[in-house]
Amino acid sequence: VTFWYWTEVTGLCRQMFSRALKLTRGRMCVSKTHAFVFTNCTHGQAQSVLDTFHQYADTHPCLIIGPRKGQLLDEVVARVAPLRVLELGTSCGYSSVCILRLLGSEGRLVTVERDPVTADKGEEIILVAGFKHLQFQVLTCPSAEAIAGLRNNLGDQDLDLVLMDHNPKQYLPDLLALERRGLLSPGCVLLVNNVNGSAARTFLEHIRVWPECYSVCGQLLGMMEVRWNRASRQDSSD
Ligand SMILES: C[S@@+](CC[C@H](N)C(=O)[O-])C[C@H]1O[C@@H](n2cnc3c(N)ncnc32)[C@H](O)[C@@H]1O
Repeated sequence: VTFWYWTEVTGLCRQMFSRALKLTRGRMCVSKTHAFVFTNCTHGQAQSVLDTFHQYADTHPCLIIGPRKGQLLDEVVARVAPLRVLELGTSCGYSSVCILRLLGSEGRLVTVERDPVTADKGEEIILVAGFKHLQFQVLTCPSAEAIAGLRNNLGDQDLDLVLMDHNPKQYLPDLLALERRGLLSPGCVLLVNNVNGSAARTFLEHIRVWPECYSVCGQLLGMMEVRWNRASRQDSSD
C-alpha cells in the first residue's frame, strides 16, 4: 500500500510540475513576443502590428497562427463578412488583429483566453493595433466557462464565425456547448486550427458521423473550415 501511495504521489507531483513548466514556458514566449511587437510596431496601425509579428516569428518560436494560416483566415473573414465572431485562444492577439481589421463597422469580436497574464498581453496588442473596446471583448476564463455566459455578451445576435485555436481536446465539447445554447447562426462557419494532431480526433469523428449537420468546406495547413447547418441538426434530433 505504501509503495502504491508513493507511486501515486510521485505521479501527481510530476504532472503538476510539467503543467507549471508548460505554463511558464508559454508565458515567457508570450511575454517576449508581446515586448517585441509593442516596441517595434507603429502604434495605431494594424498592418504594422501584423508585420512586426511576422518579423519576430521569422526567427523565434511563437504561438501565433502566422502569415500562411493568416491568409486563410483573411479569406474566410472577407467571404463570410461576419457580424459576430468568437475566437477561442487569444494568446498575443495576432489572429484577433487579423480578424478585427477585416470586420465591417457593425462587426464585433469576442476572444477568449484562459491564462490571465496572456489575456492582458493579448488585449494590449489589440489596443495597440488601434481597435476599441466597442469592437472587441477579451474574456479571461476557460472556453467552457466563456461559452456558458456568452449569451450575455452577444445579446440576441448569434455567431457567424468561430475560430477554434485553443486546446484541440476542447474543440468537441465547446462545439456541442455552442450548439446546445443556440449560439450559432444558421450557416455559421467554424475555422478550426491544428486538426491534424490526435487531440482533435473526437472532433473530426463527430463532424464525419453527422455529414448532414456539418459541411467540410476545405482543409489546408492543418486548418479546417466547416459550415454548420442548424436546420439539419434539428431535423436529425427530432
Ligand atoms: C495557439 S495559442 C492561440 C494563438 C492565437 N490564436 C494567435 O494566432 O495569435 C492557444 C491559446 O489558447 C489558450 N487556451 C488553451 N486552452 C484554452 C481554453 N480551454 N480556454 C481558453 N483559452 C485556452 C492558451 O492559453 C493559448 O494562449
